[in-house]
Amino acid sequence: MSTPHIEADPGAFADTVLLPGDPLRAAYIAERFFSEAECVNTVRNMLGFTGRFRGQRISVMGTGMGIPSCLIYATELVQHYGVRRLLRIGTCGGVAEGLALGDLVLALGACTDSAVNRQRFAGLDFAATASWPLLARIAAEAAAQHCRLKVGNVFSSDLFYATDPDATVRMRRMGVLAVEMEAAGLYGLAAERGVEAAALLSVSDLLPDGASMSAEQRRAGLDRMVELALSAIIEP
Ligand SMILES: O=P(O)(O)O[C@H]1O[C@H](CO)[C@@H](O)[C@H]1O
Ligand SMILES: O=c1cc[nH]c(=O)[nH]1
Repeated sequence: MSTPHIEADPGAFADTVLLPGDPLRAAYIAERFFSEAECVNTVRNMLGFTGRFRGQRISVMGTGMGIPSCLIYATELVQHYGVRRLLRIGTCGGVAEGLALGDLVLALGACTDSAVNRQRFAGLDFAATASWPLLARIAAEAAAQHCRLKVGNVFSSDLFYATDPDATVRMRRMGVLAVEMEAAGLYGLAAERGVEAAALLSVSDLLPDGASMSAEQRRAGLDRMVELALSAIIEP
């Protein structure tokens, strides 16, 4: 079986797929955290892997950057491979006061300047929210691990290089914690298809122009987020 963007056998993906933007982060996660890891997709170098974590089957696959790319992969995973749980593990720009590099943000909701959810919802405003069971598991696991986690709104932007100089101030005023580029689209898709989705993010830079992680740190320096995601999704 194959889709336009995934060449993998039926059943090649686990029920739950971790979705980093960077396919090299997917490879790093499979190598570092999975046993019996097998590469299941290489089309366009959007690497996907299935393996086991603490004995339970789990997959990880890159999505590329931005809602359109992410939704191509997420839609095909749900529609053709029967995936039921989509957990984005990404990086974000910290907006809220007090956030530091490496802090973890769990996207309860996602505002956006993208039109994708309006297209799904007859032009109306859709409240793009994470799935409660998945969100609750991650929050509970963070508490059990004494891991600092901020839960709240993020902004999924179409523009990495924002053009509005007031954007950060406005977002801060509205309680937005951080900016990234996929969660709102993922949440809209999950709602429409009746599957679970959440986005767990590591702060990789501080907006508007504070400190930032290197590309290498963004590939491999996010272990705390990955460990939290993995331990939250496996069954006890
Ligand atoms: O680190 P990832 O998961 O790619 O996430 C963030 O990084 C990319 C921008 O550099 C966008 O995809 C954004 O959402
Ligand atoms: O989308 C993103 C991701 C990380 N940092 C940002 O500023 N934006």
